[in-house]
Amino acid sequence: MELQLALDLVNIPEAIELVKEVEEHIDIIEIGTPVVINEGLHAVKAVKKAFPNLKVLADLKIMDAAGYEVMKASEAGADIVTILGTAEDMSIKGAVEEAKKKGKKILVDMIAVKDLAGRAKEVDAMGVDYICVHTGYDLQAVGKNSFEDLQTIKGVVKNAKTAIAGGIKLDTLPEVIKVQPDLVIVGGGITGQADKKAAAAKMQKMINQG
Ligand SMILES: O=C([C@H](O)CO)[C@H](O)[C@H](O)COP(=O)(O)O
Repeated sequence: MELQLALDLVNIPEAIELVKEVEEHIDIIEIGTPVVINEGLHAVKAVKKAFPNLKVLADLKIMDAAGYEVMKASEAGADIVTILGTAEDMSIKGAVEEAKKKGKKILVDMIAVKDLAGRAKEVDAMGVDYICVHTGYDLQAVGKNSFEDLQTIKGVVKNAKTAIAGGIKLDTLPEVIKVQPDLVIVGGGITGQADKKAAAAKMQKMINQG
């Protein structure tokens, strides 16, 4: 199981300072969608340059023009690029094809997918690398989470790695770990804590103990 730190509400210098605090406790740095919107792919480039030994995920949440967007994120240094599960099959296949050419990985974000089991089976067959259940900020605000959704995809996904994102905190991490995803994505559960290093270290320890 790996731990991904999601950076959403920071600029490039703040992102770099934040990762310096926790780098030994995380596996993947996510350049979140709001950061990409504010800073562009320069954020991916700057963070990869600052932390060449950590994997960087560009959370582009691609919906169209997938091959082109995966190409640009890859050129900026992303190791993993996200596409939405609600995108057309042609787009997801295009993303996978481009990622393979560049030696990169594709994570499918299943946010807002209605037939989760059915769509997870379909995208799994398209050769994607990760399938991620995700409760975004807007549904977290009304008390939703993705714990049951994780069990659903664990039951049907045969090839891809499974991942979970959305409001995971130290107190809810044990529930996530029980279901054994391959990747746990945490934003505010680390970045919103006074002692970010301690929070990341505790999460890493819990994940390693499995
Ligand atoms: O993907 C995310 C969200 O849609 C904003 O871009 C977050 O990175 C993801 O939800 C993880 O962050 P937390 O919910 O704060 O753990």
